[in-house]
Amino acid sequence: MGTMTYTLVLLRHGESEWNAKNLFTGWVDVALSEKGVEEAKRGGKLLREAGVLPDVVHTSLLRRAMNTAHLALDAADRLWIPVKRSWRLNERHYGALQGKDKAQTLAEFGEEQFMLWRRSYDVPPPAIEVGSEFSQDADPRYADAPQVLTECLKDVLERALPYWDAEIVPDLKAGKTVLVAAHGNSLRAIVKYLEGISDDDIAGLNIPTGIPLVYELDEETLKPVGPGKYLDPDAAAEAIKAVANQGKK
Ligand SMILES: O=C(O)[C@@H](CO)OP(=O)(O)O
Repeated sequence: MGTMTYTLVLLRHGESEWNAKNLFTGWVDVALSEKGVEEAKRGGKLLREAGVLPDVVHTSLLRRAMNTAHLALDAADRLWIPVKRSWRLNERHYGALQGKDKAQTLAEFGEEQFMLWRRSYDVPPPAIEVGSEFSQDADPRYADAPQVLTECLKDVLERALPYWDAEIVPDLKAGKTVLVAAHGNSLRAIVKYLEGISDDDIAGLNIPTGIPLVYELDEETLKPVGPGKYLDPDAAAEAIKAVANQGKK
């Protein structure tokens, strides 16, 4: 009884050009850096070596996640699996902070406000101005989505959950190994939901780029039977510290 589990793999995209420059990114569609490309390939190699072979991949509409999925699956020799994409897996929209330097923002607004914007559950940054350089209001890829001008993590969870229920759960229940290739904050929302992390404690959770995080989910509850496991735990621990301290250098 209860011994059957489903396998879910969460993968944050490799380092992006704007991660490298320390800029708030959100829905701005920046490319992977060279290092990010290597991280994505290595993520796929880790999957192959661990024998964790995805049957289907769900990604966002942002090239850093789509390309990470592609590179990782190529390295794992699983490039042929079906791909499903949705804006609901996008990074958290960072509102008026999109395109801003993290260190400058910290210096200008102070650490408390900076950390509220980055990691609180329910405080969104100010809305981005429609028509401004880093706004997506006219982007055709979001024609079928409601207009989004800023989001807190709670907003991300609320728009990701319908996708989880409608698209990811059926794949899990069909016995497929599911890869979700997404973003720091959209994956934080999913991990909060799966692990039942409190609104306060989620502030302390950071996800490293390019290292697969593997969960075994109970077949009845679809909740994890144990903690998620990074396929390279040492590299993950180092990278988590770096994400937590971003802007503070
Ligand atoms: O800029 C962003 O979109 C995110 C992820 O890179 O940053 P943070 O970790 O500060 O939420």
